[in-house]
Amino acid sequence: MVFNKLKGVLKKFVDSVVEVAVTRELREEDIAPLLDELVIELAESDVALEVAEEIANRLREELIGRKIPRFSDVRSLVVESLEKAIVDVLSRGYQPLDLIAEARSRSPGNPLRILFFGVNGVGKTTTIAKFAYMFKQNGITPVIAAADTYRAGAQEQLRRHAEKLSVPFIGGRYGADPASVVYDAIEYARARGYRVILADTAGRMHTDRDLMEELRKITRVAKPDYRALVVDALTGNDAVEQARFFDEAVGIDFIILTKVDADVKGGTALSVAAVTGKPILFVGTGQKYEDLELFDPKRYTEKIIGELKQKS
Ligand SMILES: Nc1nc2c(ncn2[C@@H]2O[C@H](COP(=O)(O)OP(=O)(O)OP(=O)(O)O)[C@@H](O)[C@H]2O)c(=O)[nH]1
Repeated sequence: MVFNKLKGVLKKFVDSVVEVAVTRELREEDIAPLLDELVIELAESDVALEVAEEIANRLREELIGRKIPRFSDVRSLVVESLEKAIVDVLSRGYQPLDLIAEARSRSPGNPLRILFFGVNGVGKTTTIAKFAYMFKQNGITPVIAAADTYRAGAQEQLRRHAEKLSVPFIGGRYGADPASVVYDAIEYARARGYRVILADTAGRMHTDRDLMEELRKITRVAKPDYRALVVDALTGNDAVEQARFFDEAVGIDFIILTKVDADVKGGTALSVAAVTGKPILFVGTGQKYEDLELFDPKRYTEKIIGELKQKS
């Protein structure tokens, strides 16, 4: 089940605090060991260590020394403190963005350009198709550009999505200059009045120096409005490392976190948001075109601790 590990860790923490709160005061000697344990277990749930420690520190400040008034509920107090800490972590760098409104406001000669970055296998191709679907659902037909010219498979996969979605597709010969593919797509969109370009980029080994150069070149040529990074919720701290790499290479504007529907651990969103300071704006929640949701820190927190609130 989704986020089960993280949910279990947080539930155990709340239950343990309630158990030690018999004196109606949250004493340091009782709470400190629980916080230490919480840090370790959060780390095992894909929460980066520094983020786990930050959450524990926030709880320490909120809880230790706290006297519980006679009729108030310890459980609610702890759950509320947790909620605040998680919302804060997920909100770091967060700014909602209305891509549909932005695309609509564009003049046809000046299409909105979104470049997608990410390591192979994270769900980048599927995500681009989901974006195309989202724009189409809102009456805007985008152009898809496949600039990963060294992988025939990647081009073919995108071409098939473009066909299914009835959107124009611009690809390149095998090994063609990826930047020139994006350039062609921009020219194509300009000439025919399309308002949005969704461009794929190569994602082989994220430690590859040549790749960094290639991505920088594409970015210089395309002058994107947004540089979107796709990361996979199932990869935990690797997702954080990838975000660091791509941010250094090209600068990242926002992040799309995929496969949250299959994420048992649950901590990657917290790590990525807090460590990189880049906003997660979308989450992938399945394999179908409609399985793309706007990310909202409060709603995401609710997914994590909603059940704890019900019990309080
Ligand atoms: N459950 C789930 N699966 C997803 C999601 N996004 C993508 N996938 C699946 O992840 C797998 C990889 O997705 P692709 O879109 O091919 O990934 P890619 O990053 O383009 O990978 P390469 O083509 O290898 O570069 C596919 O089986 C997708 O259906 C998601 O949000 N949830």
